Amino acid sequence: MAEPVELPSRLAILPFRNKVLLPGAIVRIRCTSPSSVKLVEQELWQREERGLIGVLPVRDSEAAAVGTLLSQGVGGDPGYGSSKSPTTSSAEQQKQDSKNHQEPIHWHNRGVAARALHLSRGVEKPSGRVTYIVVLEGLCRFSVQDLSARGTYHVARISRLDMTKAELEQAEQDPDIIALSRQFKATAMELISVLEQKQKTVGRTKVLLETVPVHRLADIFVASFEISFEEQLSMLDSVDLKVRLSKATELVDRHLQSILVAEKITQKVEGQLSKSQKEYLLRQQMRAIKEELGDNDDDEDDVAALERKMQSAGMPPNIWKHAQRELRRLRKMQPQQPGYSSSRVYLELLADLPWQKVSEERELDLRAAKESLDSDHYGLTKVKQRIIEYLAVRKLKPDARGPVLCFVGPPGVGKTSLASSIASALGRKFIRISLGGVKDEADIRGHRRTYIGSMPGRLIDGLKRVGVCNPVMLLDEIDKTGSDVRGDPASALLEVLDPEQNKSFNDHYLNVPFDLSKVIFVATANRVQPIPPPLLDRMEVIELPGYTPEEKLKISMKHLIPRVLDQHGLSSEFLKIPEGMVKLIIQRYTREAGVRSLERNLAALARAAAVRVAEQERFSPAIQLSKGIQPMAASTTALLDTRLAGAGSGSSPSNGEVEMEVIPMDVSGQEISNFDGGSPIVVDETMLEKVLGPPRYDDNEAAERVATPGVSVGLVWTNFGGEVQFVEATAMVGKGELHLTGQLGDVIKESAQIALTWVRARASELEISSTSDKNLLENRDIHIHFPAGAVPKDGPSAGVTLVTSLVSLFSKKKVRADTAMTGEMTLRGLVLPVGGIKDKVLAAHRYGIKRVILPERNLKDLAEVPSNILSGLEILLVKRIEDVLEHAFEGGCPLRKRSKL
Ligand SMILES: Nc1ncnc2c1ncn2[C@@H]1O[C@H](COP(=O)(O)OP(=O)(O)OP(=O)(O)O)[C@@H](O)[C@H]1O
Repeated sequence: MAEPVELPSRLAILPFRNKVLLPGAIVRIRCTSPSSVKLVEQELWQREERGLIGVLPVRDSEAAAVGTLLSQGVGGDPGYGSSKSPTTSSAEQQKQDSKNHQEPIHWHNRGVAARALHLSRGVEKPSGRVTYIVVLEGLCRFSVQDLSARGTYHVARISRLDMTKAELEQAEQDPDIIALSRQFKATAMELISVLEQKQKTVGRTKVLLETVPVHRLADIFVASFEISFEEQLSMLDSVDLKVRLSKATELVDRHLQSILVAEKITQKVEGQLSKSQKEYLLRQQMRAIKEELGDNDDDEDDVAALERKMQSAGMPPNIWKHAQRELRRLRKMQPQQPGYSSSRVYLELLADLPWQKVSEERELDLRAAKESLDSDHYGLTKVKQRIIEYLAVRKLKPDARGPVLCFVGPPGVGKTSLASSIASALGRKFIRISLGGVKDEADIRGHRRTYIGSMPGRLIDGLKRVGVCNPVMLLDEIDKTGSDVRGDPASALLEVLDPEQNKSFNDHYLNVPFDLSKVIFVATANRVQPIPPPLLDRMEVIELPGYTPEEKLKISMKHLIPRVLDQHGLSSEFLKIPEGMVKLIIQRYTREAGVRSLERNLAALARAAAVRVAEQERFSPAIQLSKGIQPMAASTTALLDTRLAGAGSGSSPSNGEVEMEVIPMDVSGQEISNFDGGSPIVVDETMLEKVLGPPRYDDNEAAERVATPGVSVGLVWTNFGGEVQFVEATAMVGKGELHLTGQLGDVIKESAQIALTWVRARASELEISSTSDKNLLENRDIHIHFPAGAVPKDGPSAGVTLVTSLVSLFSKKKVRADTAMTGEMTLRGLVLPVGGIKDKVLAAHRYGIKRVILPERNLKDLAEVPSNILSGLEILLVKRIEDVLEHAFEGGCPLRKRSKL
């Protein structure tokens, strides 16, 4: 940095319009105006040794507040402004001045002496004008004594303002100046470090701070700031070192603060920008990948569509809030993010659930409802009556909290179809929720969303599927729920069926309450016993016992056959199933309480006929016209039989049909044919056997089963209704233990133990021929087996049957094949009443049993058994086990009378 320079007493003046050159600052200017060009030419360019010039700020009135950059960049032509000086003598110049600047120019009385560091002359224009580029360095302040013109530019008489070297050295000892210098340097240092973080090029400035005297530094720093002209002037006027230092410190500090604030704002803006830019970039990339994959669906649109769907779902306000929160979360996620799809599936569920949507309940017409129930279901008078009562109450008080109807009965007796009839009578939608085998509470209530693969429970899922919040919901097989470590589904069902609680049913997955109070619940069960008492308490049990063969026949003729024909695209003009054949199906092919298996057999016949009709249609389109043809007379059946036999044995049929005949095969691979394309197929015994196979049941079964001693015939109640149960007992070498096999529950095992104890206790009364047989009774293991497949059996009603089979085993007497029995027994031989009498009697009837032994106290239950069934049976009512034995054996009780002993 230059040492304090010697100043001449006069300096040519270059005016700086609204700008200040401070000592230490370097500025590059372009001189274009004639006056400044002249000045440069004469004072700098033509001199061998480049001299000094004075730079003097001038201002025009309105530019007082405008700040200008002095230290960087190329300045304008300040000399141009000087040419407008009122002191200029040139007429042309005056003209120009008056044209461009009407106002007077204010010369500042202090300026800075400057030296040219670099000079360059521009190319001369055709008009003869030249320009100069000058790089000037400010050296020291001066004050103007007076100003006079030298040709086109001004010259000033000046006096130096800055201190000399000696003065400076002295001033530097001043404690105030030392303190001020320190403060200035500290602020400047701070500024440099801030700048350093932004740009790495401030290293040189740091060096300046260490090498340049502080009075120069003050000017250099301030010259580099963008400050107003006024502030620049006041800095120029700060001749006193203390004033200059404190002013410079203030300006540096202000600059530092403004940088810091700007930095903060920039950081904030940058942060936002970079985040949104990042997101934008990622989205662009995603879109590109999707396009590449041909997967163009736009997730953003998807989410918007989802929101629209949610808006129209009619959620209650609190749930809508919850949904919106979840939606906001989804919006912040990327589709690839874990949790995105589960959150989406959840929101889809919220949008799909029928929060408000109801199926419009039509005005209930009880007569029409009764007619529809009658037309859909044969018999079941009491049940239908109860349903009508139920509907009548609903009609009078639609929001009445009526009981939950629970239809209990064996499979295939019409429980499900009755429930769906209720729905159609009310004009509501119907949904069936199967509860069979549900052991986990989560099946009813759903899993919490924290579990992987969590789902809503069956009820919420059902409501989503049905799409209305007021359906008739059938809780099917409510007796088949069980509890284990995973909770108790029955307790969840309690909440569902309780009108007080189901207003805000809480599904764990859904996690917000759902109002189930508009749902009409109907339940079905095969048995009442397994239903937990609290649950049973909330339901009204309506029993549907099994059907008699006559009822089954009527159901078949009126309902099943028309339905089955319709399901197979047939009508009575193509297939006829006479009553006699239906009876045979009931007797020989089914032994159920309901009509499901009967329906299946009828469907098998319809299938076989459908194949035949379809084939005929192929070969003879005229078949459509055959609908008016009279049904085949019964007398023609024999003829058809012959044809069938002929087709089966491979011989040619007599009517020459052989060329176009396609012989359909039924399920068992049997051929059928008695259809000539003109008359309906009439089912006969042959067709029955060909389609359904040989008869599955016959009336001789009981006789065959009880052909050896040790077998008795019992009547039991299973999930499939009443059943005839053969109990087999045998003895073998052992330690007197009891073995039981078959699908048995605990109660039946206890009954067997009681029966054996009773028989052993009366060993001496038994009519046993030899002592070895007596030993048999005492020392041998006894094995009792309950055949009949996988049908689970429980309950105490096998007591008398067990005793009978054991007595038969030890007395070697066979029981009567035409007699079946039921009843619980005490250890002392009393016979106690049992349940399900109607079903059991019906089962006996199905099996062709002629005599039924029942506990005396079950007499009243016989009132439920249809009279036509009762009239064909001999009912024997007993009080004690001895009475059972009396009736069960051919030649009377095998026990010796006590009196005989
Ligand atoms: N009384 C009846 N009148 C007319 N059709 C009947 C009657 N009873 C049962 N059905 C018919 O028998 C078939 C079986 O009935 P459904 O499915 O309702 O039995 P379910 O008792 O519900 O059996 P599950 O306990 O196995 O569910 C249905 O096609 C039904 O229409």
